[in-house]
Amino acid sequence: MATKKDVIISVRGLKNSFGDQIVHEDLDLDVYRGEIIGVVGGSGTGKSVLMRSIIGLQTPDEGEVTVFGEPTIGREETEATNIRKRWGILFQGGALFSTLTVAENVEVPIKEFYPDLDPVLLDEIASYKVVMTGLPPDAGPKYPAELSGGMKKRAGLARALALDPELLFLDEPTAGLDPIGAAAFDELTKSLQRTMGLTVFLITHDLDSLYAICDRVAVLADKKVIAVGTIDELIALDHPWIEEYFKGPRGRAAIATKEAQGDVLQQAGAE
Ligand SMILES: Nc1ncnc2c1ncn2[C@@H]1O[C@H](COP(=O)(O)OP(=O)(O)OP(=O)(O)O)[C@@H](O)[C@H]1O
Repeated sequence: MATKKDVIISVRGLKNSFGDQIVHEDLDLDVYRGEIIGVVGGSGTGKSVLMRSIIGLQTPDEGEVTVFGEPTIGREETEATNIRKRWGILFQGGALFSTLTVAENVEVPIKEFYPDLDPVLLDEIASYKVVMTGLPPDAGPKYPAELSGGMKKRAGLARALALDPELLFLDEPTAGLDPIGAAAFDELTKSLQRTMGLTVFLITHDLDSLYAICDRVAVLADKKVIAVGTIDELIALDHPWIEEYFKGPRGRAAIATKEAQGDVLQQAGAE
């Protein structure tokens, strides 16, 4: 018997516009606890605006958004703080503070929510988060400018995980990484989801990520989420954009990569 899924993010009737430009209209989306949901759509379809609406950084014209069952729009600061504590965000490009070290960046959200925390404990938590994201321990005292692109993403992820969130927002985390770096970041995301029981809202253009780690994919087009499901379910829908996206040359390459990875795993299991 199918169990009822626990909805962690619910968006209903969302409308966002900038001047005459309507970005979203009547957009609905549910995200379930524990899943990695990929959010895809052409450039400018409003993926980042959707994320900003969910986390309360963008006040929509219309609609309702709840996270953990609590509305996020128009909340008092103290109420919003209690919700914000429970999620972590990796913005596009990492958005690290360039004048702070990696460890100090990780400490920013901890200090914001727990200003009286013992500095020794603060340092310990930051060091732990740095190592947890696969960075070497000596990355903590480094400044963002001293890091590679992949390391910056990991540092941004360490900061997003600073408060042990239940929900993680990732806005194009593998953009700008080479395929090996991107695959390693995907693996890290998946393993964190498993070990921490995270729910992950992943905006991406990276088809390899969708195939490798997403449980479901939501497709933004025509100002709405036009479909949401597993990749196989989406392909079966026979929608021209979805068809082109998943069955075009990049989609076929992503399938080939996934099959090759499956072969390697099978061989490893047989040995
Ligand atoms: N603060 C803003 N003021 C005016 N227009 C905005 C603002 N933020 C976003 N937009 C517009 O809203 C639309 C959707 O932007 P958004 O960044 O969400 O797209 P996206 O799907 O994330 O795109 P991409 O894949 O290129 O990152 C774009 O046309 C953008 O120019």
